[in-house]
Amino acid sequence: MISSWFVSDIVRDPVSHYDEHEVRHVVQAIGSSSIEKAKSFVEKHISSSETSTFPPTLYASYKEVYNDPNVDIVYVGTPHSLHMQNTIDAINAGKHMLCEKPMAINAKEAETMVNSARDKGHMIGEPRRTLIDFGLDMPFDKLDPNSRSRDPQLGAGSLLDIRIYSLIWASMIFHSDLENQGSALMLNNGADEMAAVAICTASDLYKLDNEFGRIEGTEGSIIIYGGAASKPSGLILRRKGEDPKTLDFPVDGWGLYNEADAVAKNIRDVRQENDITPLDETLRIMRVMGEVCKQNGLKYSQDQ
Ligand SMILES: NC(=O)C1=CN([C@@H]2O[C@H](COP(=O)(O)OP(=O)(O)OC[C@H]3O[C@@H](n4cnc5c(N)ncnc54)[C@H](OP(=O)(O)O)[C@@H]3O)[C@@H](O)[C@H]2O)C=CC1
Ligand SMILES: O=C1OC[C@@H](O)[C@H](O)[C@H]1O
Repeated sequence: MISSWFVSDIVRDPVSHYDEHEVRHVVQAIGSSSIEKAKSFVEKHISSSETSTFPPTLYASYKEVYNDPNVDIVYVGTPHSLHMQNTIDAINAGKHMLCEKPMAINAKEAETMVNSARDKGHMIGEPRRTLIDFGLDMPFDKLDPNSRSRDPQLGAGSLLDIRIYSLIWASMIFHSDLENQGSALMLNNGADEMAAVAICTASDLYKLDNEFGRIEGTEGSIIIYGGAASKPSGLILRRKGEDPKTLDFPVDGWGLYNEADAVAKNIRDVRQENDITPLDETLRIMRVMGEVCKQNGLKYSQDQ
């Protein structure tokens, strides 16, 4: 799913969003489980005017993408349990990396990835455009048990899938107070359908229309609305004693070009990691999520 949003976003003219003149992205190659799937992916998600100028090379394996000398950077949009392997394989083949959230299943895997990226001098990023109570309307009983959103073997559960967003927001606001919070997970067949960490909650069970997030403070509250935690498009700001204010930030496409633009500039400027979301911050969030799992007896096979 997300890879289709990503490619359709990055082939948009960068000038159309934020008047971005500094970068231009080309989808040089697609790696998939089959050529047929790769072909249909390109047909559906990249315009023919783009493919006639820059036809992507299609591969029936990910490895061939890593070994393609025309590829500068690899984007990983696979289920959580594959992020570490895919990333390390690409780094070993000499590629820059942009890996989907969560970077890995646990902090140990994420550390291995970061060490590998730092050793090889390559940059590794984790796309997170949004950064305390987040909800989705994806009750487990309605999901395909084999999907990556439901199967613990693929890293399913609200902690890794959306808790990460609320932790990032919480981290931005309460930086030093994030560790050592009390937490609770509501487990359903080996994965957490709801996750609460003292200062923030996230749930796969409830979401009110297009409002997915709420931050409460002493002086008021902020409601965050939009398609999902990954695509916020506005805020309702309520200050004590004042009328609510709505601030709209419409997003062109899916907004995924932001991370693509950021990594392109990092590569151009020979920066190994992003200033706004440094790797140590990603590792910190992974460790906090690991602590929540430990407090609640949630173990992925990768934790054994
Ligand atoms: N930032 C954001 O806005 C969002 C981020 N995400 C993140 O993106 C990542 C991918 O999510 P999503 O796109 O929903 O994933 P999907 O379930 O749609 O899987 C993506 C692709 O992974 C490949 N794949 C490789 N191995 C497996 C396997 N064992 N089971 C299923 N698929 C496999 C398949 O491609 P193929 O057969 O072609 O190789 C599949 O089409 C996750 O990390 C998720 O958290 C998801 C949604 C939004
Ligand atoms: O924003 C999102 O919404 C749906 C989730 O499954 C996804 O992984 C997440 O990033």
